[in-house]
Amino acid sequence: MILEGRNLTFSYEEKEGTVFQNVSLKVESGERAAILGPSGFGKTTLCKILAGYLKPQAGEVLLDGKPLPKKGYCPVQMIWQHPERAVNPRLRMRDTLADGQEIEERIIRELGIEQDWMNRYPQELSGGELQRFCIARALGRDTRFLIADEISTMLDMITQSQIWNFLLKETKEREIGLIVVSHSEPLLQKIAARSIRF
Ligand SMILES: Nc1ncnc2c1ncn2[C@@H]1O[C@H](COP(=O)(O)OP(=O)(O)OP(=O)(O)O)[C@@H](O)[C@H]1O
Repeated sequence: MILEGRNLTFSYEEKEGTVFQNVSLKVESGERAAILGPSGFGKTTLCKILAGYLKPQAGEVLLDGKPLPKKGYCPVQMIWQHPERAVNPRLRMRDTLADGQEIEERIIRELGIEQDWMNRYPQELSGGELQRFCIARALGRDTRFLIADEISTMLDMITQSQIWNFLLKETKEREIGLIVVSHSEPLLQKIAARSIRF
């Protein structure tokens, strides 16, 4: 599969001027791509457009030549920088996980999610524990592309390493395309991705 952003132009209503104009990129499933660029240049905005959370003023996002599905599970899933903002605080983790497609037990185990965390609310977990849930949730059966926007910046080295080892293995085995935004050079070297500069 190919995920393509074609001639994307975007501006926020609340902000004067465009964030970017005429940006194009193409990523294949099974490929790893890193989006690089200075702070504030619109990397997160681009990720949100590619995952269907924001609509560009011009240009289009195509998955194998077709627009992203308007209903149902989106094959392009995003993992966010702040997991606590990406979950409903009123839902127990078990229900948060049940939100999208069914998640294989294997994924939950490999991510080191403990059974007793399932009954807790997000505010009863650490950032790293919560991020593991957000990663699991993004890995439904029909995921073809995963967009990881600064997902490990706030985590300790051991957690970072566990999460990335898992993600690299999982995306390779399932031929999921991985798009990574990070300012961390060591991480980008480990991922050894093609760079898309902003
Ligand atoms: N909801 C919003 N409303 C108005 N302006 C916004 C909004 N979200 C982001 N912006 C602005 O759009 C620009 C691009 O933001 P974005 O978060 O996409 O950049 P980034 O490259 O991901 O930055 P960083 O590396 O610091 O995370 C910034 O100037 C930001 O202030």
